[in-house]
Amino acid sequence: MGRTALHELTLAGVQDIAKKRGLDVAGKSEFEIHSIIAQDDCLRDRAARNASHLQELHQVISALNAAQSPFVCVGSLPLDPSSPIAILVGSGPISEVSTTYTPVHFPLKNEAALQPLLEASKQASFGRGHQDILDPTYRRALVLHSDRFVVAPTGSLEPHALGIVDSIRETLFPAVENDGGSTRRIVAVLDKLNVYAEGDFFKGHVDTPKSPDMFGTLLINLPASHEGGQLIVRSPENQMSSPNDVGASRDQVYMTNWGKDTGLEWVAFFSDCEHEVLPVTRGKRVTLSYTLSFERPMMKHGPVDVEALAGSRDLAREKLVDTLKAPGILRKGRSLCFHLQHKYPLDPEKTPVSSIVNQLKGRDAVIYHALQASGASVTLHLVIFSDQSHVPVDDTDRDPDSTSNKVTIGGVDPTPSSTPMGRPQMLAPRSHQGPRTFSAVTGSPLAHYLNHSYISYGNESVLCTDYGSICIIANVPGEDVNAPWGPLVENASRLDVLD
Ligand SMILES: O=C(O)CCC(=O)C(=O)O
Ligand SMILES: [Fe+2]
Repeated sequence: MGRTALHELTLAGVQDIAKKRGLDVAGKSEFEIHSIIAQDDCLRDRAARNASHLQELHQVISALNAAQSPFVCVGSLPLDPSSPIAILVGSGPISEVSTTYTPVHFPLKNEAALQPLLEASKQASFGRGHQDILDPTYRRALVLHSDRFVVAPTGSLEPHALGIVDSIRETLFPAVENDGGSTRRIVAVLDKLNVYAEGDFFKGHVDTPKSPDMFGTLLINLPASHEGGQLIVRSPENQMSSPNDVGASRDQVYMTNWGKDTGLEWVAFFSDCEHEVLPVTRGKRVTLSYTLSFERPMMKHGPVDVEALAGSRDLAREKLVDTLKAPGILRKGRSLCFHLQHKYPLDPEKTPVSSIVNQLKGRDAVIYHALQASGASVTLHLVIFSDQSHVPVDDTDRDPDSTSNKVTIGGVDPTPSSTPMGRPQMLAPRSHQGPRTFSAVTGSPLAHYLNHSYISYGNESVLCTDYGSICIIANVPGEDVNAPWGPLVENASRLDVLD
C-alpha cells in the first residue's frame, strides 16, 4: 500500500496524526514523516481507508462535473420588418387616464427615433446595501420603469408567448423538466427598459432578489444597431473572471454579441450570477429586463417527482445516480455535505430552509434530485455566518473561548411540517469526535462568506429579502438527522478524512 494512500494525506494531516501517535516528526521532511508513519500499522490502515474514501468522493465529483448544468440560456427570434414592435412611451404613469403615448419603433431606423425614450427615461441608480444610489462610475445608463410604457402590439414581447420561458425551463431546470410543468410554472414579469448610449456601461453586480420566489433575470435586446455594450455573465463559481482569463473555461463566462441583428436576442441567467455591461462604443443599446420567478402556489407542493429524473434520459445524470448508489459512497455514520453553488433569497426566521427545494437552481438541483433518485435521505441545512467559531444558533450554547473568523452551521430542518426551523444544530470543530462525520463534497461555506459582502452591490436596494447559504446533507436512509452532529471535513476530496 502505503505510499499512494499515505500521499493522499496532506502534510498538515500527516503531522497532526504523527503527533497524536507520539511519533517524533520535529524537523523532518514530508517524505521522512511518510516513511515514519508507514511503519505504524494503525496509521497505515487509516490512510488506506482515507484513500478509498477519497477515491469514492472523486468519483462523485467527476460524475457531478459531467452532469453540470448551464447557468445561462440564450436565444434569438426573427422580427418581421413589415410589422415592427413599438414601445409606447407614456407622458406620465400609464395608469393615469390623461396619459398620452409616443411610439418608438424597433428595429430602430435611426438614433433620432429614440428621442422620446431618452426624454422619458431617468439616470439609473443601483443598490448598495440598503440604499439606491446614483454613481455614474458604477452604472451609466438610462432606465424607464414598466409603469411608464406599454408594448404594441400587446403581447409581442411576452416571454411565454415567444417560447422563451419554455427554453428557460428546459435549459436551466433540466433535472425537473419532465415533472409535468404544472408544479414549476415560471413567471416572467417585465421590470424596466434600459438605454445605453455611447460610453454607457454597468459594472459587475448581482441582481437583487425582489421576492423569495425570484430565481433569475431575462434580458431581451431590442434591435438597435450598436457596438460594444457586451453583457458578460459569470457562473457563480467564476465571479471574478473575464472571458480572456487563463483558466476561466469558456463555459463559465458567457458574453453576448448583440447590436448587429434585426431580430430579438435574449439571455436569461440565475440572479446570483455576477454580470456587467461593457461600455457601448457606437450607437444605442436598448434592453428590456424581466424578473423570473416561480409561481407562488407551487411552493406548497412537496419535493418534485424524482421519477422525472429517471425519465429525463440524460446519460451524465444517470451516471451520477449510479455513482451515488455505489456501495460505500453513503454509509452509516458518514454524511455527505454539498454546499450549494447558488444563493437563494430566504428569510430563515419566517421560512423553512426546505422551502427552497422547489427553487433549486443548476447544479444544486442536479445534486438534490440525483441524491433522491439514488435512494439517499436528503435534507437541506442553513449555513449561518458568524465571526465566532462554531457557535450554535441558540445563543445559550455560545462558546466564550472561540473567537476565530469561522462559519457556524446550524438550523437543521428535517421536519419542516412540524417546526418552521427544525431544531438548531451545529457541526462540531474538527477536534471533536461526534457520532457522524460530514464530508464536504462540493464548495465551501467560506466562499459564500466572501461573496456575502459583495451581494450588497445589487442592482436595486431591497430590504425584505437576503441570501442565505445552504447545504444539502445526504445520509443513508433511517439515520437520525437530529442525532448530535460530528465534525465537518471541509474540502473532503483534498484533505485527509477523519474517522
Ligand atoms: O441592460 C442590460 O443588459 C443589463 C441590465 C442589468 O443588469 C440590470 O438592470 O440589473
Ligand atoms: Fe443586472
